[in-house]
Amino acid sequence: MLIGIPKEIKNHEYRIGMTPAGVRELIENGHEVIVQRDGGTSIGLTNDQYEAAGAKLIDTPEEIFASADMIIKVKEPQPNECKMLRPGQLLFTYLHLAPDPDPEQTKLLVESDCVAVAYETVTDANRGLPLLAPMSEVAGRMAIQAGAHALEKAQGGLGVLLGGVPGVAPAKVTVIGGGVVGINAARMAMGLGADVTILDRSLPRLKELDAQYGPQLKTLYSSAESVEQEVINSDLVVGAVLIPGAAAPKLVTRAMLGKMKNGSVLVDVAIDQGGCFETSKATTHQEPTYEVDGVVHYCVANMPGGVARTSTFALTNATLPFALALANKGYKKALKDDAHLRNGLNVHRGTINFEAVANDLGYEYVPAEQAIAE
Ligand SMILES: NC(=O)C1=CN([C@@H]2O[C@H](COP(=O)(O)OP(=O)(O)OC[C@H]3O[C@@H](n4cnc5c(N)ncnc54)[C@H](O)[C@@H]3O)[C@@H](O)[C@H]2O)C=CC1
Ligand SMILES: CC(=O)C(=O)O
Ligand SMILES: [Mg+2]
Repeated sequence: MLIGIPKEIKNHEYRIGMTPAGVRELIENGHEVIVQRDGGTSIGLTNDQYEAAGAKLIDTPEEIFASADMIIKVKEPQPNECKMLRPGQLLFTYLHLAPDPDPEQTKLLVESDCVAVAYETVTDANRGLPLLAPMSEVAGRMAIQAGAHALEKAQGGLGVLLGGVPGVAPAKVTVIGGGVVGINAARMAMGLGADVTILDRSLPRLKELDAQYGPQLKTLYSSAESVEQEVINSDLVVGAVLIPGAAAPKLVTRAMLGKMKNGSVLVDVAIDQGGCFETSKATTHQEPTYEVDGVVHYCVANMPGGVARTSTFALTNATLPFALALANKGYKKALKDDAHLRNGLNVHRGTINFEAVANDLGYEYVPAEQAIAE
């Protein structure tokens, strides 16, 4: 199969769909890979590295879309990328057609007659989302790095070092939500020596975290009362809740901010689902923080983009086995053999195969099994 990897064109997107090591695996499995020249240069993945891995460098996205059997990307195709997709061409990338509907992209994908498998709806045996998890791991870990920076005096923070020093107590860090983001944040905070509490409303999850991390990690059942008590006594609060398919609940209210120390910090990772603090509004890497009632807010909606090199490696590690299955078997057999990969099928030859997208945007829903049956 001829596999094409174009340079990402979304504003400030520096990741690329595959590392040189991933490209080499595809080639060792008998495929040809074409990569857009300078697609990874800005994150230190050089043209020479791609060529050494066996890829052929191509100057324009037009040439890649015109010839590849499968396109591997990172972000949802932008309108002029959608227009380059060809009938039957396989697209493997984040699409995000639900839960926040994207009628324009959906229409263009349907019109293109392509076959689009979305990273974010591929599932695993533990009811997880294995191609979303690496970005949650990145964001969770980064939340502590960002929070620690924001706590510095020059950034508007209280001037607190997370780990303290001998003779000075560590900072108090509260993480609301104990899923992938939450535990990665908690691990980083514990690693820096902070005093860490994690809240979740799933008792099985709290039991799991308690068993894994022991007394160094305090666990608390999440309620309005426990959230308020923890938040008002914290130096750093990380919002990491998710209710699948719904907007994040506003767990930290504006009234609570007045009871927090001036210069304490809120990092709302859940901002991409609307945020779990009442006072959150999305920010960018260029201007990541703002202040409300003396409390510093960090609400960057695309945190993994800030560490695009690490994120590219993490994404390739997760997508490569699925990309290999699609390329080695052809998409129909790969999707028939693996129900979890099949859950990734969103658009097939003009039909919508993800129920929430069909319902949200008024398309007929054609289940994936039916779409790939013949
Ligand atoms: N800003 C960014 O760049 C990024 C944001 N995210 C977002 O981070 C959020 C968390 O993602 P994951 O950790 O992967 O989800 P997850 O599903 O692994 O974990 C969410 C956790 O929240 C818990 N939860 C739900 N309601 C709660 C409540 N009222 N109180 C306490 N806990 C509650 C759930 O029980 C679950 O354990 C999502 O909104 C996700 O979209 C993820 C990656 C990057
Ligand atoms: C999850 C996603 O859309 C991203 O990492 O960009
Ligand atoms: Mg205050």
